[in-house]
Amino acid sequence: MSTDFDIRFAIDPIAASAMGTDDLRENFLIEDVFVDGQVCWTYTHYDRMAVGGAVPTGAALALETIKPTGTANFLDRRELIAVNIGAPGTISVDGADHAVGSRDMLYIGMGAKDVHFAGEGAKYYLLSAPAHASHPTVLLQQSGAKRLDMGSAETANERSIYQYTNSLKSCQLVVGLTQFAPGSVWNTMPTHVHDRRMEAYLYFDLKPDAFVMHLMGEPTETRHLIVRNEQAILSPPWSIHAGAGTGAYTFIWAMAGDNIDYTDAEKVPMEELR
Ligand SMILES: O=C[C@H](O)[C@@H](O)CC(=O)C(=O)O
Ligand SMILES: [Zn+2]
Repeated sequence: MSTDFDIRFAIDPIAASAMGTDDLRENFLIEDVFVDGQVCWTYTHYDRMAVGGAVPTGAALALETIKPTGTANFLDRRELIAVNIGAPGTISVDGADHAVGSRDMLYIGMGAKDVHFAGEGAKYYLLSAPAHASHPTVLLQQSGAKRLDMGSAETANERSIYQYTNSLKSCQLVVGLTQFAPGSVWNTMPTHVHDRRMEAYLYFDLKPDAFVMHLMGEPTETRHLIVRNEQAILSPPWSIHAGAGTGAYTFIWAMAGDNIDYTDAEKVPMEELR
C-alpha cells in the first residue's frame, strides 16, 4: 500500500488554549508531509480540507481513494491542487500527461479518475477540498500568478505573495506561494483571521537547523509551534497564522471554505495581539 492517511479533528479555541507543546504539535503540525515512494494524506475536519504529499521514487504513484472520502475515486466529489516543490515531473490525468515544473501547480477538477504522480526528484504537495462542480484541469505557474508586494525591510516582512489561483475557476481552493526579500523573515504580520476559510501552510526552502516560529491562536490568546523544513501546519478558521523564520524560507498557503475571496479577511490590529 503506497497511500496512507491520518485524520485531524476540528479543535475549538478553548481546547487549543489549554494545550501544551505536544498536544499543539499533534493537532496542528504535520511533520511528515513527504515520504519517499508514498502518498500521505492528512484528512482534516476543517472544511474537509485534505493536505498531503506524493514523492514518486521509480514508479509513478497513483492517486488512490481513502476511507474518509467515502467515494470510489478520490476526486469523485473533490478538487485537487498539486504543487511541485521538487524537480520537474509529470502528472497524468485520465491519460493526458501534464509537465509540472518546479513551483508549478496543477489544478485537477472533480471527476478525474486516473491520476498518477511521476518524476524522480519531484515532490508534490497536495491540497484537496470538496467540490460541487467540475472545472478543467489546468497548469498554474508562478509567471502567471498575480503578484502582491508587501511589507518592508525595516519591519523584516518584505515579501511577494503569488496568488496562483487568481484567475482559476475552482470550487473552494485558493492557493499561493510567498517569497521573501533577503533578510526578511516575518510572514503575515500584520496578521489576520478569516472565519469563513481554514488555511494550511507548508514551510520549505529552510536550512536543516533553521525553523519557523509559527504563531497560532485567537489574536488575544496566541501559541507557537516550531516548524522545520517541509512541514505543514493547519490553521483553524478562528486562528491567526503568521510566523518568523530563523533564516530564509518560502511557504505555500492554501485555503478552503465558504468563499474564494482572497481579500475577505479581518485585519488584526497590532495592539490587539497578546
Ligand atoms: O490568507 C492569506 C494567507 O494568510 C497568505 O496570503 C498570507 C501571506 O502569505 C503573507 O501575508 O505573507
Ligand atoms: Zn490567511
